[in-house]
Order: sequence, then C-alpha cells, then structure tokens
Amino acid sequence: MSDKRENYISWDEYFMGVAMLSGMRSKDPSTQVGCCIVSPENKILSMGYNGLPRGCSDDEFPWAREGEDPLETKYVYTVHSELNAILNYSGGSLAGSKLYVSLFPCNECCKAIIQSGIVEVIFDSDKYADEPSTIASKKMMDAAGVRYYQYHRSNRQITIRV
Ligand SMILES: O=c1[nH]c(=O)n([C@H]2C[C@H](O)[C@@H](COP(=O)(O)O)O2)cc1CO
Ligand SMILES: [Zn+2]
Repeated sequence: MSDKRENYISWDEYFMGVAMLSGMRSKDPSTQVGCCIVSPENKILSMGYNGLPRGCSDDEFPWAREGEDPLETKYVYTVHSELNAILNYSGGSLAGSKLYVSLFPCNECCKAIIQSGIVEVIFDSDKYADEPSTIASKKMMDAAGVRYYQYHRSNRQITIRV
C-alpha cells in the first residue's frame, strides 16, 4: 500500500487556480481576468492578467466602463489577460498548448490564440456569451479547430496564507 497523499489538487484545479491567482493582480475594478498557458506536457509556459501596457500608469489612465469620450474609458487601453500571456511568452512557439482563462476570450484574443497555435481553451465564466465578440470567438475557434470547454468547478476551497 502506498502512503501517497490523496487530496492533492488536480491539473485542472492547479492551472485554473494559477489563472485566477494571476487575475488577482488586475487593477480593473469590475472584471479581473487571469490566464495560464500550459504545454502538452503540463508545464506552465506563461501567465497574464488584464492591465495596461508597460509605461501606462495604473493611476493615470482611466478604469471607467463608460464615458462621453471613449478615451475616458478603459476599453481603448487595456491589454487582455490572454494577449498578455501570449506576449509574455519568450520561449518560442506556443503551438499545441492549452490556455486556461477565467473569462471566455474576446474576438481579438481569439485571433491571437488561433494564430499562436494554441489548440485548447478552458474557460471559467462565460458572462458575455451573448455579446457579438464572444459569438465571433466561438465561430472562429470552431472554424480553426480550437477546442474549448467550460471548466468544471470542483468547489474546492483553496486557501493560501502569504
Ligand atoms: O477575454 C477577456 N479578457 C480580458 O482580459 N478582459 C478584460 C478587459 C477588461 O479589463 C475587463 C472587462 O471589463 P468589463 O467586464 O467591465 O467590461 O476584462 C475581457 C475579456 C472578454 O471580454
Ligand atoms: Zn480579449
């Protein structure tokens, strides 16, 4: 009989947990998104969260969702978690990898996901499922043969004291 510990976290809990932990770095007051890219051998290749490009101050650029002028909203400035994770990777090719993300990718991230050769997307929330950008993403992933499925929450509470 082995003495192996049994209640260790699964690969899916680990990678989605890492994605969610990464999202906790986000300064966006309404939606924090985190992403974790994983190789076919289950090695973590990259991580990202939604934020401003390097050099653009979190304290000077707007975080508003609405404004008379689009330049006063966050939408024109933020880099999405998935794009950040793709751009953060400096190890070569992401072909064949899997992407864990806490929110279904928008159409722009979807284009980058497809073009970088990522073959599987595991998402948690799909709260913008009815938006054209999400519908477009699903159309493109279907056409490109990128598999996507919703993460099955285990509801395990993971507590880290830091
Ligand atoms: O796939 C995504 N990845 C991602 O990082 N985001 C970011 C952009 C924004 O900072 C935030 C969405 O803001 P809001 O829910 O307030 O519209 O989430 C949004 C999406 C989907 O729209
Ligand atoms: Zn996006």
